[in-house]
Amino acid sequence: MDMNKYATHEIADNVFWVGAKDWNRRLFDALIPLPQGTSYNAYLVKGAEKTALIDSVNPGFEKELKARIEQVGSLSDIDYVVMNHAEPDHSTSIPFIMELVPGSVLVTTEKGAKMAELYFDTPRDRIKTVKEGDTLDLGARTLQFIEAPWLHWPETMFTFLPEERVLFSCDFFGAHTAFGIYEDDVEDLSTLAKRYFGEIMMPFKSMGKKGLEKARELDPLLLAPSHGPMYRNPETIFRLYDLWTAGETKEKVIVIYVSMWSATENMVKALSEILLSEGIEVRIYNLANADLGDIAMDLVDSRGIVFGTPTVLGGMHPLAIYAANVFKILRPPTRYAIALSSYGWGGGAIKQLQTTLESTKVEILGAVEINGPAKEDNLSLIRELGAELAGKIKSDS
Ligand SMILES: Cc1cc2nc3c(=O)[nH]c(=O)nc-3n(C[C@H](O)[C@H](O)[C@H](O)COP(=O)(O)O)c2cc1C
Repeated sequence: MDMNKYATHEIADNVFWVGAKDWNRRLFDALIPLPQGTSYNAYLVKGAEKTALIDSVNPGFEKELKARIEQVGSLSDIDYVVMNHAEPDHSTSIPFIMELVPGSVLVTTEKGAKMAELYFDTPRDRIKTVKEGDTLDLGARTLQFIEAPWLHWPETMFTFLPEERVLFSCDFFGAHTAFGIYEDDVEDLSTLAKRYFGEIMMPFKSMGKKGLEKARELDPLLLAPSHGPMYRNPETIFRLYDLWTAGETKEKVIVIYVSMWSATENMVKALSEILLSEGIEVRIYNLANADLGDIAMDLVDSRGIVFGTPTVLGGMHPLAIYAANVFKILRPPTRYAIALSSYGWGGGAIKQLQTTLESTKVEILGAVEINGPAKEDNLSLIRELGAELAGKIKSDS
C-alpha cells in the first residue's frame, strides 16, 4: 500500500486530475529530448451514477495513478476507462486498472479496440467501441466522443464533457513539461507547445486543421491535453495551432549542418551572414550538439532551410543523413533549400542529399559542392545564392 499523499486537482466540478509528473525524464520515443520532463495527464470524471477514468499514465506510474484515484474516490467506482489514444504513455496502465476493477469497461474507437487487443490482450467483451458523436451517460455528466484520427495515431479520439465544457484532447494541444497545472504556470509554454507540435503533429497538418475546427466548435472552457498544462483560455493555443496547422511560414531560415574540420562550417557561415544582413531570421544548428526538439520547433515556421554536410565515405555525414531523414518524415512547410558541402576527393554528399529530398516539397535553389575549403570565388558564389534565397523568402508570404 502506497502511504504517500499525492497532489490531485479538481479541475471542474467532480472532475479530477489524477495523472503523473515525470520530472526527470529526458528522452521520449528514444528520440526527442525533454528539457522539462513531461506529464501524463489522466482524469477522473464522477457522474451521479457512473465514474470514468480518462486516459492513464506511463509504465512505472501505475501505483501513483491508483493512489491519486483513491484520494478523490474509490477505485471500485470506476465503470469506464476511456482510451483516447493507445500509445503506451497513456494506455499501459489501463490493463492494470481494469484488472483491479473487474467490472470496468474500456471505451475506445474501433481501431483503438484492435490496438487494445493487440497490445494488452483486452478481451472484446470488456471493450465498448464508440464513434464520432456517440455519448455515454454517467448521470448528470455526459461523455461525448469525437474522432481525431492521426492526432496522433490512427485510432485517436477526443472526449468532451459538455456539462462542464471540458475537452480532453489527448496529445493534440499537448506540451512536454512536468511544470505547472494551468497555462499561466509555465512561462515558456508556447515554445514547448511549438516543439511538441513540430515533433508530433507537424506530419499531420491537414488532420490537425480538422481537429482544431472540431475542438473550436465545442467551445471548451477548459482544454485538458494528455501532456503539459491545461488551458483555461483555450483560444491562446487555438490561435497558435491556426498558424501551425496552416503551415504559415515566416521570413526565417533554419540552418542545419555538420562539419569535421570547419570547411563546410565556413560555407554555412558565409551564407548565414548574408541572410542575416538581409534581415532574415536565422536559426543555426550544428548537428554535433543540436537538440532535435529545437530543430523540429524551428521547422514549424521556417520558409527556408540550409543543409551543410561534408562528404564522408561517399555520402553525407551520418548526422546529416539523420537530420535530412527527420526533415523528410516531419513534413515541414519549408519551401526553399540550399545544400552546401565540402569534399576531399570524390564527393557524393550533395547527390545523396538531393535524392533524400526528392520526395519532399522543398525546392532546392542551389547546391554547392567544393573540393577542400572554400576559396574567395566559392564564397562569392555562396553569397549570391544566399541573396537569392533571401529574395525568395521575402517575396513569398
Ligand atoms: C572519415 C572521413 C571520411 C571521408 N570520406 C570522404 C569521401 O568518401 N569522399 C570525399 O570526397 N572526401 C571524404 N572525406 C574528406 C572530407 O570530405 C573533406 O576533408 C572535407 O573538406 C571535410 O569538410 P569539413 O571540414 O566540413 O568536415 C572524408 C573525411 C573524413 C574525415
